[in-house]
Amino acid sequence: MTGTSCAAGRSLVLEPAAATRRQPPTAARRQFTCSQPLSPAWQRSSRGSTPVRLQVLCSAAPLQQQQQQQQPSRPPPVGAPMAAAMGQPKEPSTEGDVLIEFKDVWKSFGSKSILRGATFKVRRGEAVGIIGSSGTGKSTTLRLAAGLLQPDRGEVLIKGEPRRGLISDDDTSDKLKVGLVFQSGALFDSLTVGENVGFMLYEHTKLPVPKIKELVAESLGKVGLSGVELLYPSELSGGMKKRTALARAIVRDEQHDNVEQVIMYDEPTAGLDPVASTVIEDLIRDMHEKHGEGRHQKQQGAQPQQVAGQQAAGVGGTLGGSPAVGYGLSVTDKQPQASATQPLPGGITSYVVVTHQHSTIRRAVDRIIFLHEGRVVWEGSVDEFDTTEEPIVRQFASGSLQGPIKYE
Ligand SMILES: Nc1ncnc2c1ncn2[C@@H]1O[C@H](COP(=O)(O)OP(=O)(O)OP(=O)(O)O)[C@@H](O)[C@H]1O
Repeated sequence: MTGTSCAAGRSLVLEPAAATRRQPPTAARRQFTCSQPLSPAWQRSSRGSTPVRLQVLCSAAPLQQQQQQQQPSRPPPVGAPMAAAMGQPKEPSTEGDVLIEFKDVWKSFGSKSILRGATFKVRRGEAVGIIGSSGTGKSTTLRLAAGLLQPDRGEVLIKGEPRRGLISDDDTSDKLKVGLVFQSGALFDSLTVGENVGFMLYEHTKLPVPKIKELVAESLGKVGLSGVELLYPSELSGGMKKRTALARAIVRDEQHDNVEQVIMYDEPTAGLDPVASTVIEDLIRDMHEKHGEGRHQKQQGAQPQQVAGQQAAGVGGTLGGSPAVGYGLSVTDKQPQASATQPLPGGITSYVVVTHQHSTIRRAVDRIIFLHEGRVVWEGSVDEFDTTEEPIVRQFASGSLQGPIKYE
């Protein structure tokens, strides 16, 4: 991922003094820094009187219905996109309401054309992987979906409604929250784990500090990191940082508990060893089961039956099932759901993972979207990914130097 802002989610305008006003004591004494450089667009001096504008939190980003901005004219097509020659990728057979839709989305940075007509849908209940060669616009796609960028042309539809602007402090829509977990985690180095995870709650709610701490502990418990609130990011392993970022993305904001959520993970397992990767992959899957598709409540008279992962939802618990050695986390095997249940509102009902890792594709993804030269050139299930004769997919899967994917 290149050129990222510090984090995604609600944007905040933090003046140095204001930034500390509603923080817990330790945060109040510390200057905000970020483990990831801010993009120039958001960067301002944290000294002096200029407000520091940060996109904070890799977290649930509320949709905004802002004034439609004038869009620049369509950029000229650069080169001959592969997709044109390949025809349109087939529509996924998955049923379900469309939560996020890209319709002929174009995005350039300066003279560099990155997305060139990207079109795809993410439906309720889906676990989608976006793959493709480096620099083809995968992270840009996530940032567009999360509202950190605007398309030059085309539409990003959220539950059928166009996203009209960048995320701002105006919280006008409670239809769908789109959370983004950056590759680096984008944790604030100068804040503790607890302060990082609870940052949004400290900044955007009037919840009392003890309540926020309770919610933070709950969230950390869900990712198998109970009791690390007082550590700093520099004291965490790479896998723990990623889990902390995940805890921050899923921390409960009780005011929006019923709002449906899609989480987008940008290379969540990059740089991790195979076992740590498995932990993250299963966690991503388990969060979905437990906080979205698996969220069911018993109807009257139903037989008591545990819903997948439900036992792990308590504060400070591990995720039940067999332990994942050395990582303090275990993941629940999927169980059949009670027949006499009805869905609970809210929760993580879909997720999207950008990844280069085969293990992540196999373990955390059901449907793959293949992006090449800024367009979707192939879509299919993980099984179809293994069997398709599509040359670009076969080259990607095998890592061969021969084929349509060229590196300069
Ligand atoms: N904010 C930005 N300003 C200028 N150029 C950018 C910006 N963000 C991305 N780019 C350009 O867009 C290209 C695509 O970036 P993006 O991160 O979306 O690719 P990617 O497919 O995720 O790549 P990778 O797999 O290597 O992470 C990059 O090569 C970069 O040059």
